[in-house]
Amino acid sequence: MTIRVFIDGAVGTTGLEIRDRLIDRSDITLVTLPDALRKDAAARADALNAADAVVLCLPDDAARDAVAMVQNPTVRIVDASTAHRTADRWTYGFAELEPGRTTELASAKRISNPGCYPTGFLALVRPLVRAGLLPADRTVAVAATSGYSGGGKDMIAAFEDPAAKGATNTGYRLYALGLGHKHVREMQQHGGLARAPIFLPAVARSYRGMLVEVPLALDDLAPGTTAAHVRDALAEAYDGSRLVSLATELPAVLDIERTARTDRLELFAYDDPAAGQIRLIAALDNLGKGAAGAAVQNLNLACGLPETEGLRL
Ligand SMILES: NC(=O)C1=CN([C@@H]2O[C@H](COP(=O)(O)OP(=O)(O)OC[C@H]3O[C@@H](n4cnc5c(N)ncnc54)[C@H](OP(=O)(O)O)[C@@H]3O)[C@@H](O)[C@H]2O)C=CC1
Ligand SMILES: CC(=O)N[C@@H](CCC(=O)OP(=O)(O)O)C(=O)O
Repeated sequence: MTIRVFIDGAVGTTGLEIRDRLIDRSDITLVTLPDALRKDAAARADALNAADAVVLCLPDDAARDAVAMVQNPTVRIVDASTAHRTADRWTYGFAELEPGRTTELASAKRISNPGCYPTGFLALVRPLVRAGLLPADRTVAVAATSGYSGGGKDMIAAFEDPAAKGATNTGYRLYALGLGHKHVREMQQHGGLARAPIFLPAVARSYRGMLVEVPLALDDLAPGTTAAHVRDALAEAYDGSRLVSLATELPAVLDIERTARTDRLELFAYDDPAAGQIRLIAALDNLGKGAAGAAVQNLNLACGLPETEGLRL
């Protein structure tokens, strides 16, 4: 027997990526709606309730509407949008983030897929907070650059089509300059931080890929903390993971495309012992572990399928 999976929003940027990872699988029957019906409320309600599992690849409001349409109590929902990432009664779908999370996901009916930037940030910061190396009351800065597919089809058009709304020739752009960004609350809550991180996002003229950086001064960490303690905490947190790893060799440069087209999340801990400074970096694909890869991983876990089936290792 196969698992029936409906992708709501299957022709969007994230939806297409998830479809690519599921289409050839023999353990899954993929359900999508024809173009004429993909926004039809009745057709969506039928598909949402007939599925074993649904993946929502929609803007936030449409994702909330879809959740409200689900009446069948057996349906598992993986929501790729921001709508439920800090909501009660939803399991945050970052399997590697906390001990026991994989087990929780296996019985979860409502799973919120993490944001792309929070995936990099939390992978670096959460193990340090949990180990008591980074005091929870610190204000942490996080600078990050995304490939332009991170903004969905409208941003892709703006970077690729001179006639599109907001068309741009830029190679690199800072945004969210007023500091508020929809990911800040998610980063604070799941990081276990008392204060909101200072988030400095940017977008580059590269289709996919992401680098997320967290600079730390040893002076700001728990007394006696060294770079070796930080590395040990990160290595231990992801020991045995097939998707998340701490690099044992530190390249001289890191390109934004480093893990593009994979679902891997690579972590790096550079340091300058003389200055007492650490530069933590996460490299991921915004459409991989930052979206579709994590969604498929969550789907696998929730449906009792092998965790990394269909993923790009
Ligand atoms: N792009 C990325 O890197 C990441 C995206 N996400 C999240 O995934 C979600 C989807 O993003 P993304 O794929 O980039 O966005 P896109 O804009 O590329 O795709 C969204 C899709 O949803 C469709 N849609 C909109 N409203 C409805 C509706 N009421 N009913 C059915 N379909 C609808 C759109 O159709 P139409 O174009 O016809 O309106 C479009 O096909 C967002 O919530 C985003 O935050 C998460 C992590 C990373
Ligand atoms: C480059 C770019 O614009 N990125 C988006 C974030 C990606 C996204 O919408 O995804 P999630 O919130 O679901 O992770 C932004 O900053 O709003």
